[in-house]
Amino acid sequence: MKDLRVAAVQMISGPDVAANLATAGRLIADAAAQGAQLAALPEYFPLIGAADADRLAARERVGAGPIQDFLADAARKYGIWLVGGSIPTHADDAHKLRNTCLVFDDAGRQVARYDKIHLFGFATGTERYDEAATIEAGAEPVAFDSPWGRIGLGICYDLRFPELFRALGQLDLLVLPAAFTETTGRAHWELLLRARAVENQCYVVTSAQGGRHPNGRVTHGNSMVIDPWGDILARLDKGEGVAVAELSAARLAEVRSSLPALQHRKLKT
Ligand SMILES: O=C(O)CCC(=O)C(=O)O
Repeated sequence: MKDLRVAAVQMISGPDVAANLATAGRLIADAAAQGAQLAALPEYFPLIGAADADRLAARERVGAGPIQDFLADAARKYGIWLVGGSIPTHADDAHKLRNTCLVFDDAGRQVARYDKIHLFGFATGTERYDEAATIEAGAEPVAFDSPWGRIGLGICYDLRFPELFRALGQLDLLVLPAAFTETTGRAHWELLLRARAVENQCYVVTSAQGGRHPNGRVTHGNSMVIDPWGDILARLDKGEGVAVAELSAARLAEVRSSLPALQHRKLKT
């Protein structure tokens, strides 16, 4: 790995795609002004609307579309690698969407695509989420090479499934766009993020939605940058903003050599 300055972008997206893209653009500019070489946007950054139909209407085909143009242009304009949160893309099932994370390099070229594999389901007396009703699950774990090292991708609920990240082999950085609920986030978010960093001995950057959205949903925020020892290097609470931190190659090497747990694995499934 090489040293890398990263930015986790936090938003409170609403139903207006143009307004959300304008906010994302402003925050990416802020990240670049703070020297970030890679920035990550939150899950659903272009749109958190009132109805599922809104997301279906905003679907794009991977390779072309106004949200993808925005991401490619911003990456080029600021000379920054962009993990583009997630956007709604077309699925095999015409009535569903894929929740897709696209990554653009600093020349605006798409270099990776990950479709969220684990679909969130949660029901209590007061809250209900059933992503499988409208989202088609992806099937492929995804990691890609960057000038700074190997980067793995996951989206939100994927955080709960450690085998997804183990399937990616040795990662230097895991980037996880999210829109975690306030209820489950308060209980599990930091615990799970730090566990993924420690058990995979890699950096974790998570870019989340954080606040009360116009549709009434409340997301947990707490975008973070975490080091391979589990220490939190940068963190936001609620609200829009950018958390910037420096990822040190020397620190990563130190953690892996002092505690070579990945080399001590016995059950390699
Ligand atoms: O895993 C959780 O508790 C929250 C997941 C979530 O909100 C999502 O995947 O959108």
